[in-house]
Amino acid sequence: MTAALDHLPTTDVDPFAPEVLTDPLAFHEELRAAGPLVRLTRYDVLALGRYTDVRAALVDWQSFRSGAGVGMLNFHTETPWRPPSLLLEADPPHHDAPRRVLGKVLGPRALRVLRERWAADAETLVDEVLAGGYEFDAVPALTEAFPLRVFPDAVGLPEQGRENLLPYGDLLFNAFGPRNALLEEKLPRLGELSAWVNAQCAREALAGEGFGADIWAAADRGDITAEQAPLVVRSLLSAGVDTTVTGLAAVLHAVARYPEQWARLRADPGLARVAFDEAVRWESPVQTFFRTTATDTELAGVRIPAGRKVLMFLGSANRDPRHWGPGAGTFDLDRDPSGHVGFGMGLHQCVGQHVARLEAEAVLTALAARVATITPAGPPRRRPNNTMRAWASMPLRVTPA
Ligand code: HEM
Ligand SMILES: CCOc1cccc(C(=O)O)c1
Repeated sequence: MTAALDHLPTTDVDPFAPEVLTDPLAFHEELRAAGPLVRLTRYDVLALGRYTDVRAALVDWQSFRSGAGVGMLNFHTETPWRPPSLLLEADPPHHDAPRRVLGKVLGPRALRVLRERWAADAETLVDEVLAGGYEFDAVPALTEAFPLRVFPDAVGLPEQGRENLLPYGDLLFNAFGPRNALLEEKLPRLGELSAWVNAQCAREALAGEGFGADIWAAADRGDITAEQAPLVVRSLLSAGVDTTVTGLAAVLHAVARYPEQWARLRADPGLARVAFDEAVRWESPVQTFFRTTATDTELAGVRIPAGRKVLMFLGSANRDPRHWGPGAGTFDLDRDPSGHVGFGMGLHQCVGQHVARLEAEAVLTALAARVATITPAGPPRRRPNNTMRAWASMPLRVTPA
């Protein structure tokens, strides 16, 4: 029997309220307990909090589409604030060529070249940080410094203006949410940040080598058009920095909170990659994304009419005890985190996940060789964002190996 929307459980909690963004765990438990599909009365959107249902929506791109935007804004009825992404905010067939091109540019072969370079860059940075003392704020010192040191170079950006990347990402990830105070307070910089980012996507702005040049070379081959090339570069600048900054902070927060896991990782640095994926599951740097129903569709026994916005709580799914068991809320290197939805799942699954893993592996390996213990040196502070579970500050104390 298919239930209709008016019989759905509801909640009037605002998941985009700063206090809920800062600590969403209680809300996630309430959401999962209320049912597979819950109506958020404050925004009249439908919420998925359980692993099974979030995964089902992610892999069913035909029913749950991205082309109307993956934020609260419905591109079919409201004007996007920037030209839609050719990957994130596109469905097949339009999604296909840009995705194929970026998949190759960011693929394992391309990254083999970067592995040694980034490993050396991470060792240099960690040595610099430790030379300054064994107590530091890991957010500016490591989690922001490393991606900003390696990724813009890999894209082929000029040195000038790179300080725009984090505020642009912060604005963009806030813009997937409602037009609340968090977004309003960032809007004044929209014009200048967008102009800078768009200017970096032009062929002549980019170095002769790098991800940007590779994207323009794909256009020269006709794999994508010359009109598409700058938007594909824009995808890198949009998703490639704020995410890894937050992902690195997640894994450092995890190993500082669970010192026995850090000891495990030091004893076996080969655990670095699984440690990062377990941290992405545990913290879910990207907490939510929307979909829009394309037709009248059914999910979890509920009939959802066409045109409805469905909000997938990736962070809740990644801690759902129905899937992960009673220890879902702990960071545990014995767990196999594969199948987590921290990078999404299915057609739109993160095309940059290998880049993110490589950055994290470089930093964790450099730290494991140099640092015996990592412990909190004070309370960490969250940076509220409508989509990202980000950190403003993470004071750490380390002891040398
Ligand atoms: C810890 C780091 C990262 C996390 C947690 C993350 C998370 C995600 C998630 C959840 C999605 C799926 C979006 C959806 O289903 O609507 C996604 C897609 C995407 N990510 Fe990542 N990401 C990370 C790093 C990166 C990096 C480093 C890049 C670029 C170098 C990147 C580029 C993209 C792009 C372009 C898409 C859209 C793919 C498509 O729609 O086909 N991401 N990411
Ligand atoms: C991390 C999710 O992926 C994203 C996020 C923001 C922008 C884009 C893009 O394709 O412009 C992709």
